[in-house]
Amino acid sequence: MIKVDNLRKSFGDLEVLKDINMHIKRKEVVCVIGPSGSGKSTLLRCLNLLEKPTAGNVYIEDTNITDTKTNINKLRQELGMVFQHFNLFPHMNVKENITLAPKRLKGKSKAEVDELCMQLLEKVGLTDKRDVYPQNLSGGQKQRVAIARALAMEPKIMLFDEPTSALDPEMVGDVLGVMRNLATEGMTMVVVTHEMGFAREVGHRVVFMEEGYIVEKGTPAQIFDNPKEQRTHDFLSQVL
Ligand SMILES: Nc1ncnc2c1ncn2[C@@H]1O[C@H](COP(=O)(O)OP(=O)(O)OP(=O)(O)O)[C@@H](O)[C@H]1O
Repeated sequence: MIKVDNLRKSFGDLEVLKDINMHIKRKEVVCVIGPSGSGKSTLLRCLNLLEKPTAGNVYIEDTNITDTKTNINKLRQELGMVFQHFNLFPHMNVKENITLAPKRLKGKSKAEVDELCMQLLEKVGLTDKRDVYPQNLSGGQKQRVAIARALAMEPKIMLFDEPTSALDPEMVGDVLGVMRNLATEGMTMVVVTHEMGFAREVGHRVVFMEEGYIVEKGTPAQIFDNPKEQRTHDFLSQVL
């Protein structure tokens, strides 16, 4: 479903991604872990062209998205993205935040959009917040709205960039719970995360990155219980 071939990304002289190769299958949940600055977010951002790779190719299904002819709007519709800092529109209520893009992009009727909005709010456990503005939501609620907004596009793949890092600890579980449900429903997901419990329990595969390289990838059991590389072992002993 996603194939990353010899991907490189530099910012000026700083080479942030160095020869990344990955293959993500449909319905797979891949968790990307690693120290701060190792290139995890940049990798994720290259998957939907928020960053343009310096070299290499990224295929989504059979389309090489690094091709200059890629329709970026269509690509972003297929790849829902959830950021660390929610990025909700402050002047729009929850419903407006969620329904803005599908209305614009898909031309659904108002009734269909309303129905979709309520279904999505149910999925993220926020049916009572439909008319509330972001400033009156907790961080965890904002993040769940952000997930609903991404799902409104009916994406084939969801990309999560440290979705719980900015949250108070008591909010983390609700957001991870929504993500866990999505995984159970068979959503293909790439999750950059510092939540090792989530990576171990929900991830089908775990990718450990350091200094722009994929050091090791494998099942959660392989990575967490029996890492092959000393660097993976050292990282995990620090964070666990
Ligand atoms: N737009 C940019 N311009 C210049 N340097 C950048 C840019 N984006 C990222 N970098 C640099 O690329 C490196 C990797 O950053 P990235 O955010 O991908 O790491 P990360 O593993 O996601 O880190 P964290 O866990 O702290 O979010 C860092 O050194 C960062 O400063």
